[in-house]
Amino acid sequence: MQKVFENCYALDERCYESYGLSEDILMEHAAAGMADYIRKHFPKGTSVLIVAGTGNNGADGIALGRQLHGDYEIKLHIPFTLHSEMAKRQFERARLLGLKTVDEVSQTDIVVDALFGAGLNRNIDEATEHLLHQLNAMKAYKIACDIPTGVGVKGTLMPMAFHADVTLTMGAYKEALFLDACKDVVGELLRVDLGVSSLFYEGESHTCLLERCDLKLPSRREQSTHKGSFGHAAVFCGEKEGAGIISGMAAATFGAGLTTLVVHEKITPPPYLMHSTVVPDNASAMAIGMGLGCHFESEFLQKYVVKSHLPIVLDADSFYNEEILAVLEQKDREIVITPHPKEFVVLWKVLTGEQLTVTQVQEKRFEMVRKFNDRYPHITILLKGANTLIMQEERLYINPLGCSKLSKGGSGDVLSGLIVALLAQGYTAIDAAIQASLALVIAAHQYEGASYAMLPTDLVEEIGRLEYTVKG
Ligand SMILES: NC(=O)C1=CN([C@@H]2O[C@H](COP(=O)(O)OP(=O)(O)OC[C@H]3O[C@@H](n4cnc5c(N)ncnc54)[C@H](O)[C@@H]3O)[C@@H](O)[C@H]2O)[C@H](O)CC1
Repeated sequence: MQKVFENCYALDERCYESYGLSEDILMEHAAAGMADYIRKHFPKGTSVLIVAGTGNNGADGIALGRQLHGDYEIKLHIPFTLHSEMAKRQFERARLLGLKTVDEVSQTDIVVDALFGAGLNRNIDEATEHLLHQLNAMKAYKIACDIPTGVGVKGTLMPMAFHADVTLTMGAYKEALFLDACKDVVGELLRVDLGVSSLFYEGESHTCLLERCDLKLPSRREQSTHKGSFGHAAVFCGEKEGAGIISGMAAATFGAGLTTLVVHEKITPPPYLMHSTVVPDNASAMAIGMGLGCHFESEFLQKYVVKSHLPIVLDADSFYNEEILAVLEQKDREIVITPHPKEFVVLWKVLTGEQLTVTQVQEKRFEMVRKFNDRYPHITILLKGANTLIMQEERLYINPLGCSKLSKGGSGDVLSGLIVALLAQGYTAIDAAIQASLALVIAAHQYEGASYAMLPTDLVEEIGRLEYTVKG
């Protein structure tokens, strides 16, 4: 798990004040990090266009040019007048070394975007937009210095952003890099140390980035066990029964000792799933909402859902049902809610009366999850998206490993099944949400069929193989 920060200015300051490092030292390491990357991946003589802006992001780029000059064919383009003292100082150093600037951009093997980084706090002008258009159109390997130009400090993506193959971010990860809209412009994301280990550079953060290695699969190490040792998941199955069945399959596959579909009518689930018209007495967790519609009557929901204290996952149609949403007020219950942005809009309107659009939620995903958490800190919210956000109490976790294979009906049903399986096995709500979300995306990556072909049932199969693949 890595730490994530809203911005790194305070962390830079601490390096100056507490460790006696200067801005110059930090910048030299920023440039060296980029130079190392280029030296490692491209042979000497490769042509590199560095487009440097007016501030310290530009200064990083100019310092990079100096470090590579002589070994690589450097074309340094500085389109606007330099403003920051460091940019001017770096330019003077580059000049003394004989590094010349070019007036126009031309085709090179590599393009480094050092126009704007963490300081981009307003929309870019037409000249910059035009330049970015030119850079994006080039058939070059594209490296963004710190943050691709066009990703604003709050994570808003401007209409013409630099599309990086790799972003080399300085010091620590920034939240802006993990907004859904930025996923396709950031490319691969790597962090560069700035002269001290991240252990010293980073301070406290309540925001964490999940990694593959954080996945901990349900344990079956103990052998003196029986089906009752691994909990009983009750999955409500409604109007679109397929959703509940998929969810139940995922729950059973992810280790629930027993899984029962709670149904009204006779259905034909796979033989390993039980079905019942009530929540079984020995159920240890429940999930509701997947394909639910208006299937169950009020009295039934009151008795089996609202008055129950079992750990619960609320998904999909739950957010349209104010009766079920009463569960949110229960402070003595493990609760996970799993809205996608459109469902979040509905939920937020019910809870606050404020009508947002999906675009607004997407533009401020971090802010909205935190606002929800302010009101309901005891609930684990998992906001689905390209980068899933999970929050409970004050801790926010980003799962950046999602992929478009998952953009298909049924993936969410699998997720709710995985979560309820873990809740049934005794996980806390936050652990269940984190681990299920990791398992889902890692299983999706593992699927070897065409990227567009993965079915929810394939995903369930991959879940069943995770133990072998994550070990290897
Ligand atoms: N501080 C350090 O020790 C280190 C910084 N690193 C790098 O520095 C940048 C951040 O630099 P900064 O000068 O603060 O910001 P930018 O270069 O991104 O922007 C410059 C400047 O531009 C102005 N501005 C903002 N938006 C616009 C706009 N749309 N049009 C025109 N001008 C705009 C604003 O005033 C900004 O201040 C960081 O990303 C790192 O790359 C080192 O890496 C580490 C040491």
